[in-house]
Amino acid sequence: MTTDGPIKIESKGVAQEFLDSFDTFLFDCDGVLWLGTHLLPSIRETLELLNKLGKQLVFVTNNSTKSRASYCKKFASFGISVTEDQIFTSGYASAVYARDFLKLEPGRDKVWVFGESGISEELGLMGYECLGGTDPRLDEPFDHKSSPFLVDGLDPAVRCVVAGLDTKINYHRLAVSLQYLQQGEKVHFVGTNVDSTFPQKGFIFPGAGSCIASLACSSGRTPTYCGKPNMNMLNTIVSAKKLDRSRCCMVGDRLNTDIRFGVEGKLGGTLLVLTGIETEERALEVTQEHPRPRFYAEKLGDVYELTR
Ligand SMILES: C[C@H](OP(=O)(O)O)C(=O)O
Ligand SMILES: [Mg+2]
Repeated sequence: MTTDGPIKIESKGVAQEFLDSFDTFLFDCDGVLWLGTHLLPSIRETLELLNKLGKQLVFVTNNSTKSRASYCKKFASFGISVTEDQIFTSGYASAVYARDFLKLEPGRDKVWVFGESGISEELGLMGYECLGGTDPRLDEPFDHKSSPFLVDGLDPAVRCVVAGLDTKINYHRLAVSLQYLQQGEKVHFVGTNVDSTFPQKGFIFPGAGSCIASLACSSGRTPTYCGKPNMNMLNTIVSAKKLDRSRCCMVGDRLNTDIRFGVEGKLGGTLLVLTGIETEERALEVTQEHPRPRFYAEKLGDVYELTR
């Protein structure tokens, strides 16, 4: 098959060629497998087919709200059995960055979290004490004269702010996170992911990137983003799973994270599905803004439905 544009998977032949081209599939989650708690069509059947064909499955989500262990439970709630070592989240990637690149010392260095339990849990598993995050005192209306995070002064052991999607975002969380970011370069600024939006069934909501942008604007600082398309995240996955990049396919719903991740990571191929953020027009447009996918499909389940 010769074409220089993205190939749409809409026939048995192309679906079979797609399956035969790769040994490992890296799946984005939101917008590909599910929208919130809504499993997308034929996902269970597609993953079962790939398992039956002996393919290696890896799940790579920029959603930092849940830990890898919590994602195993989410998969199980859909009747899909996945082990923790198959899952990589932007919260986990941020914790790896804090440990291996920032070389923060557990027991000495603490982390202020702007985000949900998925970040604090992964950092906690590496031995880091986390402040902020889901602490219910942050749900209180903000008053700088009474905030427990300010009246006793900032914690001098905090060496990093990790910021991600926080669906309980409020002025209290933004104000205290900013105090830590105003401490200068001795407090690193890490963002889990750049996704500006977050797909739900029938809606598109603000994503982590939009939340983090507020802290970047008020602090005048630019975070290091650890999720897709950061190549450290892909390199961690490739070495952990001993992957042959040429036989890997990244499956995603967002061009500037998932498809860029696969193209810049020199994977064998990429598949964009149209069940999340992107449209067919965007998949086909030639622009400097984002790479084009090698394959695209209305939904991931088409790979199963066309070849059963
Ligand atoms: C949308 C993204 O999750 P992913 O699509 O990478 O699973 C996110 O939750 O910000
Ligand atoms: Mg997605």
